[in-house]
Amino acid sequence: MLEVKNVTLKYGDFTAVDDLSFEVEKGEIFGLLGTNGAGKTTTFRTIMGLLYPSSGYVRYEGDFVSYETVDKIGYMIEERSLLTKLTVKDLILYFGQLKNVPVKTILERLDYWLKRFNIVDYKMKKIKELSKGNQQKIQFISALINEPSLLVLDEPFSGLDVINIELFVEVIREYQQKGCTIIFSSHQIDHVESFCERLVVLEKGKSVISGLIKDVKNDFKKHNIKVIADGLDAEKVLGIPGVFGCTKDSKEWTIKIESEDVAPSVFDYIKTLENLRKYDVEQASLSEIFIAKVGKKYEEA
Ligand SMILES: Nc1ncnc2c1ncn2[C@@H]1O[C@H](COP(=O)(O)OP(=O)(O)OP(=O)(O)O)[C@@H](O)[C@H]1O
Repeated sequence: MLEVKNVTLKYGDFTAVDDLSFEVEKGEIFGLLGTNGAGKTTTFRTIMGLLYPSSGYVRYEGDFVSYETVDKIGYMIEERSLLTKLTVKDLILYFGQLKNVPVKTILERLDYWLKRFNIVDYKMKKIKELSKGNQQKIQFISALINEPSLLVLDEPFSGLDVINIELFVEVIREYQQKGCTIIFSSHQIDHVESFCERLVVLEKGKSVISGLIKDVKNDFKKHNIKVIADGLDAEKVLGIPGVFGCTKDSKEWTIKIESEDVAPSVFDYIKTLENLRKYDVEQASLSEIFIAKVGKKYEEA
């Protein structure tokens, strides 16, 4: 288990992470979300033992992070910090040996991952010659080279096309099934929603939403009604008490309501429309909850 307990991290007088606590169970994929500058990378660096909290602590499997625990961790950082003049092979050898993996094992694992990520031909290429997406694959391989039991992934999908996102997702799921503890950040809330059971949302270093995604969604009262029908009059819908939005996206209307209790009065109007093909009351998406709570367009951050 990874335990982050009352962690406060300061850069000089500036508090980047403020009294943050959460736990990630073995075999869990946990999401860390936040707008730009919210403190995600700082939290990850603290988990890795690269930064020391001014108060609080981080423990992994009961131990404070040390050189020994670092051997068990795979870390994929957001910035392109790869040593760009090295070849892929030399870079992975460097990272693998830092984590005390024998050379023969590193090379075997490297061949496996290059094949898996469809980049066998890049083994002797310099990092700087690779595209952004392929550099991301090398970052991922460097995180996996020690077969970690804790994976810390800062924006793992950034710069990847959908096919490669799927490839990464497959590998992350495999690691989860092997019992690996995984924490990751993403600006794409959809990834977090489909991947994680629990999350923390940071805003200016503080946790503003935390817990099971299912509970976060259940606690959020606002709902959406999806309607496909002819002749819907948005003005009329907006006149129904408890309705605060009514927009059309190609054929489908989205009616935003303050709570599920408003749905029957909306339906009283909708059932009078011609050619009604769809009427669904849905929970708000995690992205909508984020925007409502943090007050910013998260996915544009
Ligand atoms: N070395 C540093 N010295 C001073 N301030 C820093 C340093 N690193 C980060 N910060 C500040 O700490 C805050 C948190 O930064 P951090 O990189 O952790 O955010 P983030 O959530 O990862 O952001 P992003 O999504 O943009 O990557 C920001 O306000 C940032 O400017």
